Amino acid sequence: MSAISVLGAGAFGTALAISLARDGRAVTLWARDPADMALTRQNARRLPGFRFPESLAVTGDLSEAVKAPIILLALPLQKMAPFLEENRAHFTNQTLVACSKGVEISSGRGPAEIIAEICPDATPAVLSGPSFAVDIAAGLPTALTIAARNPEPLQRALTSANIRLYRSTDMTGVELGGALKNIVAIACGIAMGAGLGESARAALMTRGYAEMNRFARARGADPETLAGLSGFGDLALTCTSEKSRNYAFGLALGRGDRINDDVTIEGRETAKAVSKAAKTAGIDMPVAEIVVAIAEGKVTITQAVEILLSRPLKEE
Ligand SMILES: NC(=O)C1=CN([C@@H]2O[C@H](COP(=O)(O)OP(=O)(O)OC[C@H]3O[C@@H](n4cnc5c(N)ncnc54)[C@H](O)[C@@H]3O)[C@@H](O)[C@H]2O)C=CC1
Ligand SMILES: O=C(CO)COP(=O)(O)O
Repeated sequence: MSAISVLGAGAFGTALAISLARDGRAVTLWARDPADMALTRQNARRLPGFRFPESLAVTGDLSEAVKAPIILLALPLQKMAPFLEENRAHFTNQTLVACSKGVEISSGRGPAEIIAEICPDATPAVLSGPSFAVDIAAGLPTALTIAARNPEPLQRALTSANIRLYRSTDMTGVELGGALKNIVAIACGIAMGAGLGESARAALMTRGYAEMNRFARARGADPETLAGLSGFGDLALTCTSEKSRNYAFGLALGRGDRINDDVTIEGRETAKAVSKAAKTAGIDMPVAEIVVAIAEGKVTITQAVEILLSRPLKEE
């Protein structure tokens, strides 16, 4: 039995499994369709070019994978609740570590709340921060935050040779930092794609960060958490790198290019979820609202700039 299992063999789940197993730990990676990976010992579809270490086992048998006491959930956020509901019987007293970055459209829930509601006997935790899957798989140094009610044992269990973990007890702040930065990354991509310039991007990052804080604080997060890796750190990474799928999606929107629908772009759904929840709670979220309006084709980029610049003047 492995001490750690990763459920979801996308780019991120695979990269985490590789990094943890490289230290010699027994890790199980569960995938819906494991045959090719088990044979070739790499994930040719989502993370090509990185060979699996020997101590990484691949399985399609969920009942085997859930025997591990620590389980990393690396599915797209909108898929997490249906997956847990369908397999509820498998999740008893394990620690379930959410690695997904998003807010659920149908309910406004983040991953820790989804886990707590669907699997009440499991212990929820959240892993988030600036890290591209390819960087982790390549063995490059990264620093992330692990949040849980009692994060110290997890911090020790999940630190690897190239993943340095900081701990926090603020699960809401850590999960919202990772979810909300994706919306701002899309906005920055749009600005750069449309040729609005780097000054506009800096303005969007800063005002986007202010609205991330407003939303997270209203949900009980500590603003200091947002200033950490899962917040400021991830914002800095994904608003400036074309390796970010959210930023690249924004770039394509800004340039008027075709959108690739086979790619996971968490910020698109999260922007909808957050705009809806913010309206209900009376929280001002102009960047999230404009991202939704542009992505749905309801306003042009010229109109979006006019809307943002003509807002009432206010104190910073
Ligand atoms: N790729 C990255 O660099 C990073 C990704 N993340 C987060 O990790 C999460 C997953 O992203 P990626 O791995 O990059 O996505 P991905 O698009 O590479 O893979 C998603 C995987 O989920 C699987 N999947 C989808 N629905 C499923 C279901 N119902 N049951 C079982 N498996 C299912 C797909 O088969 C696919 O393998 C996202 O929330 C993302 O924000 C976080 C940090 C870095
Ligand atoms: O969250 C990430 C890096 O920390 C990955 O960003 P994308 O989902 O935009 O590729």
